[in-house]
Amino acid sequence: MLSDTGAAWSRTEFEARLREQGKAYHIHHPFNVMLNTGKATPEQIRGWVANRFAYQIAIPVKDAAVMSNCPDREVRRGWIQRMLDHDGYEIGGVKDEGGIEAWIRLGMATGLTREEITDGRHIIPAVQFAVDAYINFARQRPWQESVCSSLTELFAPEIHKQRLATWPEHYPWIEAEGLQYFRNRVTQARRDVEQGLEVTLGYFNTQPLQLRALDILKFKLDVLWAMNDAMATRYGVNP
Ligand SMILES: O=C(O)c1cc(C(=O)O)c2c(n1)C(=O)C(=O)c1cc(C(=O)O)[nH]c1-2
Repeated sequence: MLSDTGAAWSRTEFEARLREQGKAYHIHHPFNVMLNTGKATPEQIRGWVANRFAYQIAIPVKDAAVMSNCPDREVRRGWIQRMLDHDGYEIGGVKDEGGIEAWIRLGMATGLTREEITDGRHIIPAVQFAVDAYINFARQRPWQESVCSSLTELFAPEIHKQRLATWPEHYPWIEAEGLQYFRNRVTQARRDVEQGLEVTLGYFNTQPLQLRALDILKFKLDVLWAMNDAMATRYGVNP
């Protein structure tokens, strides 16, 4: 049971309050429901992938902003993994192409060319505005708030698993290797969440701060929701 007495919530209760916000996750947006129930046309899927590219390339820029505001070496040591996950790396002969490249491959598996993904020609202005709001938040706010804003990832493994479960059946025309991005993210997101929760549950330790954390998570949920609103307006939502 969640109580509301004005005192700080326990870590367990605070985490439950954060998780409760998942009801506003974009997994429930009509545009996403359409994508994951097999009702989207190839054009709508391509539109989504091409627009989400704006988010994909923003994530490591956002993470660099978090690091630039963070004086704690231990936190930075953990956080840098996120940039490697998305940008890829080649260290000591070990190479990983990274999530941005995996996303481009997803786009190519849906029939887009590399060029039309990376030059951003399909990106809707309102999607870019929403993405920029997230980057600007991370540039301007204390790093602990930015860490909290990443916690929409609490709900991300479910949406990736949903795609992996439904896309091959509904969209057999998408080459299967294209879905590798989603496979990678299921584990990466779980690890990110562990780190993000550790910081958030520790730092937001009075009720006013905990309420602030809920507001921050709401802001980030809104970023994702607004992106979907913009795509629904541009590409339509089929009944
Ligand atoms: O496909 C999705 O619905 C989705 C959502 C989110 C999210 O909840 O912010 C992320 C991702 N994917 C993702 O792949 C990812 O790497 C990621 C990083 C972050 C972040 O805020 O740092 N969110 C997300």
